[in-house]
Amino acid sequence: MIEVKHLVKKYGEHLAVDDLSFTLEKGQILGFLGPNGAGKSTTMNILTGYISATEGTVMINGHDIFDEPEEAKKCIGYLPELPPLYQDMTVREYLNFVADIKFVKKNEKRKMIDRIMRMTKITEVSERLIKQLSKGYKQRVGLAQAIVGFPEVIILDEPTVGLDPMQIIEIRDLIKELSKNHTIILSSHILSEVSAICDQVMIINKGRLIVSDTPDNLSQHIGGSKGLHLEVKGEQEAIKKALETIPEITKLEFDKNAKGGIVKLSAYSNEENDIREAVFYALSDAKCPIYDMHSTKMSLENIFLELTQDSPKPHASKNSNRLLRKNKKKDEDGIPAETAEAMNQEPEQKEEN
Ligand SMILES: Nc1ncnc2c1ncn2[C@@H]1O[C@H](COP(=O)(O)OP(=O)(O)OP(=O)(O)O)[C@@H](O)[C@H]1O
Repeated sequence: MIEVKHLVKKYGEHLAVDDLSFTLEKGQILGFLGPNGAGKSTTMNILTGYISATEGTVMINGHDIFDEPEEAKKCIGYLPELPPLYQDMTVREYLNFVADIKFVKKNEKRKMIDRIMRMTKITEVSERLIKQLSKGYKQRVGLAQAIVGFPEVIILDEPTVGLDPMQIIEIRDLIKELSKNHTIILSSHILSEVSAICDQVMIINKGRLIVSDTPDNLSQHIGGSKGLHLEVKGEQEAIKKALETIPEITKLEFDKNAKGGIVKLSAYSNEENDIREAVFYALSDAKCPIYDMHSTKMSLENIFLELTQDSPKPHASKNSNRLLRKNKKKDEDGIPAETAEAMNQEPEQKEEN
């Protein structure tokens, strides 16, 4: 559906996108993640034909965006970082205008626009001027224009910026719904957002691909060790003694705040070892019943820090995360922790009319 090969973009001498390659199948949601200035918007602008590339190819649904821009663009709906809204039009007038430039058939137009307004929950403001809308509503109108014509590929640059938490959930649900029939690429600073809705995550830094994998695989592989959270009834000493008989356990961490005779702890092992059965039998022999046992994963936030603070030299292809860990080298241009923290902030809340 989308095939990007060796994409390079230079602004003068500045290399904004550096040899980026990836493919995306139909119906997938790809999360594009990276700190400020990583090259996300530049890549999206190239994918949508807004700007040219210095080198490389982009195929959208079999059409080369540079050689057959019209055909390729017909397959794309785009919500840029700053949606191009006509402030003096009403919402309905604007969506009508968008439908016209996307050559939506006249007899399908009204029904399609009504449906998209319901999907994006803007029906109640359909007759209002765009300039009078709050930021949250404007963002939803921007999303609505991207969906007009129901293109095969929908590209969304920071789609939940400016929305309140309730609207964020609604838009995420809508994006998931859209992925049943569309291929979606979205960029975000919000790590939790990406892990919640994307099938595939691509982390880029300084224009280069750092890693590309599923959110689950990223957590499991990059962590290097597996954690097991346990809640066990009994004395801490007895539990500790029982678990220390399991050679695969590399570390035990007890939660000091546990109360009521229930001990909470995390047991770590190497990635390849599944210790659940051994834990079950050891605690059963010690007559310490398990109340809860579940795997814990490294958060996407930690993964992001791990990968972008220490920029690895070679850019990685899918599933090459461990190689990256081995090749890690301290880079003085690494992303400061505060930047990554800031990336995990939910967007500002905006009150609707
Ligand atoms: N028109 C331009 N002329 C010169 N440099 C540019 C231009 N647009 C972007 N850049 C530079 O290219 C790099 C990538 O920018 P880009 O906007 O693609 O990053 P981004 O990942 O989308 O960042 P953000 O999350 O802050 O939007 C940055 O260093 C930026 O300053």
